[in-house]
Amino acid sequence: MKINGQAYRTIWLAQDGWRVCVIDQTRLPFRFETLTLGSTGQAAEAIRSMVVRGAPLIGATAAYGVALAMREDPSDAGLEAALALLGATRPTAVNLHWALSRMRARLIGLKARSRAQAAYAEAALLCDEDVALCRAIGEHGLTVISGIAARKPAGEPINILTHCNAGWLATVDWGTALAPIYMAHDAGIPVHVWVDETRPRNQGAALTAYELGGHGVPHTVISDNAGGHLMQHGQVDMVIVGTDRTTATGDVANKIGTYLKALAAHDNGVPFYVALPSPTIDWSLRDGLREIPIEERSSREVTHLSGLSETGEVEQVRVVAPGSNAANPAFDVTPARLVTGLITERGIAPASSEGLAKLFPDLAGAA
Ligand SMILES: CSC[C@H]1O[C@H](OP(=O)(O)O)[C@H](O)[C@@H]1O
Repeated sequence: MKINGQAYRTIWLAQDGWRVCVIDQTRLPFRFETLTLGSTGQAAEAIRSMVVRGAPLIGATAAYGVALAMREDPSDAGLEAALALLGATRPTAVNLHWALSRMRARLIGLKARSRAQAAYAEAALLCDEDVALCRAIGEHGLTVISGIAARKPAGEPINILTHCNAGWLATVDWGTALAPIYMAHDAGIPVHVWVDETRPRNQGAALTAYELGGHGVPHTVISDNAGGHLMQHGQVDMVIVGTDRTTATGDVANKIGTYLKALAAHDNGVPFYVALPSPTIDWSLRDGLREIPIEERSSREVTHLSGLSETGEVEQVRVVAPGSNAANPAFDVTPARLVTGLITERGIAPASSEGLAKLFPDLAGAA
């Protein structure tokens, strides 16, 4: 996507051809800064600290983390150590483990001297594929928005609610949940986005709002608790969110608070869609609530907020009573029964094992 007229992906090779550049998303929206990763450890820390985040981008960064490792130590031991280090960074997004498994399969049978070049090529291919998958999600999701537009008076905006950030900043480009919105906007369909601020890290207020503003998409940031009220008053035509791991039966793990939005949507007859590329499907799982690992992050993300001071400095302030404990489960699981449809690169599937197996017989059958 473009930032101030310049096209960016979220991850790219440095001029030296081996270090890896990423946008430091912890600094957005007030500072646009990039980081250059020169080691597996730096790649792992970028994932852990959420310099890079979003399931597909986590996978892409891990893939390049393996490539950096193969420059350092292309032995079997070096490969396994890199996979273990990167695999331990964050537990919920299955794209991380999918990417690491793909890199291992590509490299394990090669001679050590061939591994670095092959790893960089595979990481680059994985990134290019992600762009194509997300573009296709946008095209399929556009049919949903167009269908809603056809049922509304001409010119009236389609009001879409989204949670957290599942835009191009969460992927290599295009995004998942936001890809259909970008395509609808670019096609001249009037869309307006209700942007959940998404406590505690405020990825909606900081990243989704930044993205939509940069693309000229009309949007309004709302508190996480406002969505149900807007749905009750007919101000939401559809909800679309991303996911970090979706089971073979259509249960959806996504940023904390997604489940509550799905409940409100179900109660108000608002269609609730989840946009995802197939690497985000965990074909080995059938019960998301019991089987998907939910990341517990630092309580400091709840007790403190980061923002721009009156003097233009980015500062952190405490927003919780001193001495109070805080809990910070980073994701929740929305059961398939609350999901209207799964928007994938191959089309829109009902949130069910039959629906997913029909779209992905090759993947469902291989599990
Ligand atoms: C396209 S994946 C987006 C997904 O990832 C976010 O989690 P995090 O920012 O913690 O990596 C959030 O759940 C988004 O929906």
